[in-house]
Amino acid sequence: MNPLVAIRDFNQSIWLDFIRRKILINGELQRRITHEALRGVTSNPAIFEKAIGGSDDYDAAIRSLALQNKTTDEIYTALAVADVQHACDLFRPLYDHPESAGDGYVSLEVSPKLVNDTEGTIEEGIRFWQAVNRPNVMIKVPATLEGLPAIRRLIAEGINVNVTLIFSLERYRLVAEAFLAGLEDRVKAGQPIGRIDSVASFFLSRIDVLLDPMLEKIAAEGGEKGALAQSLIGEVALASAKQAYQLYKQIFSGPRWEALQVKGAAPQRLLWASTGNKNPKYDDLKYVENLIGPDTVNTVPVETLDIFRERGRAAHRLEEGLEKAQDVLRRLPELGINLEEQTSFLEVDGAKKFNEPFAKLMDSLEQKRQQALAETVTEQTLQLGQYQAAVEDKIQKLDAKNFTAGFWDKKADLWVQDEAGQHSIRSFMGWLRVAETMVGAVPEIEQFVQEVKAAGFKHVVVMGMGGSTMAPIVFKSSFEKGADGLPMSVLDTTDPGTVRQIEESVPLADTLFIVASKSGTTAEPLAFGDYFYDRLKQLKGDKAGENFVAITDPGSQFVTSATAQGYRRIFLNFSEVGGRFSALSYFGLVPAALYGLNIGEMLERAIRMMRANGAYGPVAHNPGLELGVALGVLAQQGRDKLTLIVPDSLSDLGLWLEQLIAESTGKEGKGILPIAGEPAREPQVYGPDRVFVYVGYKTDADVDNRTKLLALEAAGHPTIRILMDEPLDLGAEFFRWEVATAVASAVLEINPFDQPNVQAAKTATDSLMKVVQEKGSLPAGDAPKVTENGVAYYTAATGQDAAEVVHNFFAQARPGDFLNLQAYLTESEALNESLLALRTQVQEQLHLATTSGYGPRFLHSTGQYHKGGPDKGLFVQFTQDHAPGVDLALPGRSYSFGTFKNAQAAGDLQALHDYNRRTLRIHLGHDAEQGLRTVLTALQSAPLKGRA
Ligand SMILES: O=C(CO)[C@@H](O)[C@H](O)[C@H](O)[C@H](O)COP(=O)(O)O
Ligand SMILES: O=C[C@H](O)COP(=O)(O)O
Repeated sequence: MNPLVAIRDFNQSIWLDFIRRKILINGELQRRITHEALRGVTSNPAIFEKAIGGSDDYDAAIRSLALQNKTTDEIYTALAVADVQHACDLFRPLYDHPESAGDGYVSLEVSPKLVNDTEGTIEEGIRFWQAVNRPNVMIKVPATLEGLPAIRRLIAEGINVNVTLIFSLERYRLVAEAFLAGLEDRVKAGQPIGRIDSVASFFLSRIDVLLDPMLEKIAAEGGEKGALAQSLIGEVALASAKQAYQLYKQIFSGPRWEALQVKGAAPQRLLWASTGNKNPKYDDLKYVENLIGPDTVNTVPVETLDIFRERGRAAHRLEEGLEKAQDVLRRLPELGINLEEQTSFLEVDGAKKFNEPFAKLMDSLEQKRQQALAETVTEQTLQLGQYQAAVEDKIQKLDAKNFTAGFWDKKADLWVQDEAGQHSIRSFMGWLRVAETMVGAVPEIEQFVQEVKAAGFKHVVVMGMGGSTMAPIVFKSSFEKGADGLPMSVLDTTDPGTVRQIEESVPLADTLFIVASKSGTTAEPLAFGDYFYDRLKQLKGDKAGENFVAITDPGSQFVTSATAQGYRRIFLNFSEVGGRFSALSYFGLVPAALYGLNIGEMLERAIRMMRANGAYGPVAHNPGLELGVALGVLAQQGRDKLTLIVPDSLSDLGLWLEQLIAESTGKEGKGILPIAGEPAREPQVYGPDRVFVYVGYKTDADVDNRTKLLALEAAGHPTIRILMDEPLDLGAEFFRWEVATAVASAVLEINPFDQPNVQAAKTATDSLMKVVQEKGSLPAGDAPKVTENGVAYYTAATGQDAAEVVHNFFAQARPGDFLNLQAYLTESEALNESLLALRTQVQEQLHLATTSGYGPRFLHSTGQYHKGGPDKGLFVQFTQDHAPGVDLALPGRSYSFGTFKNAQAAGDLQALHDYNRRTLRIHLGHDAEQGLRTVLTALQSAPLKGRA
């Protein structure tokens, strides 16, 4: 049997004298609890110095805390408390187990600076107890004379105490007395004393380290004293421990103790500390094997624990050789050694041994703090040309009403004047501080990632719509997968071809499916979840839930269903963080961490940006505010097409920005239209409705794009440049753009956090799905205007053939309009190329801005702007047939993914008609790629002519 497990037969508990974030996250501590019968953890200032000062594990958290204006002391406390809480949670099942009385504890020591300060110790002890907020934490207090009253007081307060730095029997007696008196104080005050646990930490190896050289010196002098000294070398520590144990038995018996015991008190157990051997002449297990005895604890360093596991022998040895032990202590004075004096020295030295590393740790934290504050954020350069004056004028007006402070203060009248709108604004501004909140969740997420990998998962599929999956899409295409990360796919379409592709490309049984839905009611993610859950049920039966994770808001009905289906984990997000503002919450960070990204670092950069956008100072000094005002004013001046130019490596950033900006600003007939995916061109193909934003990297020359940008600037177009150092800076960009979007919305006087017109498409889709459920299929729609080469054209525009219909449709285009291609198709490279060719034709010939999106993804993104924004859109919707071998049935429902998608397309078309938008639906038949080529030919048959 593993000796660590065998030791339990002798009723001794082994605790670990070590803590570090890494072992909490990588599963090592959990493994030791589960397989090595580990029953507690002790920490001390030296241990934290090693953990925090001696590794870079905590650096991202330190910088984040520094950026939150925390002092060095606060940073230390935050880090230590977080680790202790995490460890407490790992021990909680043990602590709660009825047979584990006294165990499952994690100790946190008060500052070593308080070693001679009774009141300071009490105050900090209570503060730590409250901060950790776990019943299984023990507050460590030194057994100095000043510490004794603090011990009594903390016990009387009902706080578990680990009394540290005990070296002598006399002091041990006083420690036990303080404990008993504390319990008695509670009894007098009529308070319960059950489950208040305490240990008295007797330090051992240090006694021999101090006394052995003295004894060796005397031994070297020879004679009778020399012989006696020789016989005492290496014996004093063990003798002290054995005597202490006899004292313990006396103290915790007899009438005084029994009176407390009947009221539920548990004895203050002796804990052997400083049990790592320091003398190479001794066996490494000297302070472990010799001290095994009932109702004791031994806290051992990692190395000693591992040696004991390999070759330790568990036996009750604590009460062997008691006479010899007495003799050792009795005869020391004969050698002129006063043990009382020596242990007093050890106490002072012990305090020093904690103070020095603590001071070193504080110095290194201070340095890291200063460094963090000195670092700056990615700059933005605004070249606004003729619009500069209007933007400055607006900035002045906003400064006059103290906009910066009001923004952080959620003064909703800065946006809208109606009460309901103001209420919605106030309740959706949680994103402003979510990065700070998430810093505390990083260890939890990282531990989850380790768990997932340890369970053998090989792939992750994130499933959801809009804001719930946009950030993972950006991560996947903007970052290389992290070295330790898992490959990731994102499913955000009901297109059966795409669902099938994903299903066929992943190892199903070893794939973790994340169903991400803030509301928990969105039809698409629920369908994805049902579909893959059914697949996994076929493979794993009742264990299917192991492969599923939910990210949703507290209280959503999805929490109930995910719980019932046995989901592996449910991450509860924050109701005050809206979907498109959720990149830096669990929605973005859980997938990012699984993909192997450094989420701590990403948050730190976000927090740095948050500071740069702080609540003080003029708008012009605040990058997000300044950007937002510029975008809002430009839109009001007709420059309402925010055209994004990015290097290939950032191509999907456009999807995220599209959703954020279009869904936030596109309402009440106003809005900023983000244009993503249009390759940069020469100035003459653009109308005067553009503002160009370049987001790239300092080190990527990206010559073609940047040269074009210069030409656009020279031609009088407003331009904005943001040059990042590396992809992790996206953490900061998320925040910058969220602020800018909220501020632009204030300039436009709209509520950025609602999406009133998205519902129109949903409602129309729902009615169509009702028909499907009642009649088995979608209602037959209108007849096409023309059908040519298997492609059918539906529109109000007239024409005898495809070319004429298409040309007449585009003849409705006015300057300042935009084209939107809506592809309810299975995404492919070939389709992307044809869609781009179509956009390019329209842009070149009509100088229109062009956008394109796959359906139903864009319904949760630009769909809001299409219906709620200005009536400037020409909408071309592409649909296709779903061959029986491609379409997929939805388990437990009477319809397939294909029918659902068709209903979404038809529903949105209906909504666009209801808003009197100009539409052309083109049904491409079975072969979408071929069908789209036919459309291109029709388009190219003659030059397009719009209205003047
Ligand atoms: O918590 C405790 C005792 O309660 C321990 O962490 C205790 O501080 C350590 O065992 C000692 O500081 C280690 O001492 P040493 O091995 O460096 O002599
Ligand atoms: O942008 C959000 C999408 O509409 C999805 O919403 P959800 O996260 O509530 O499912």
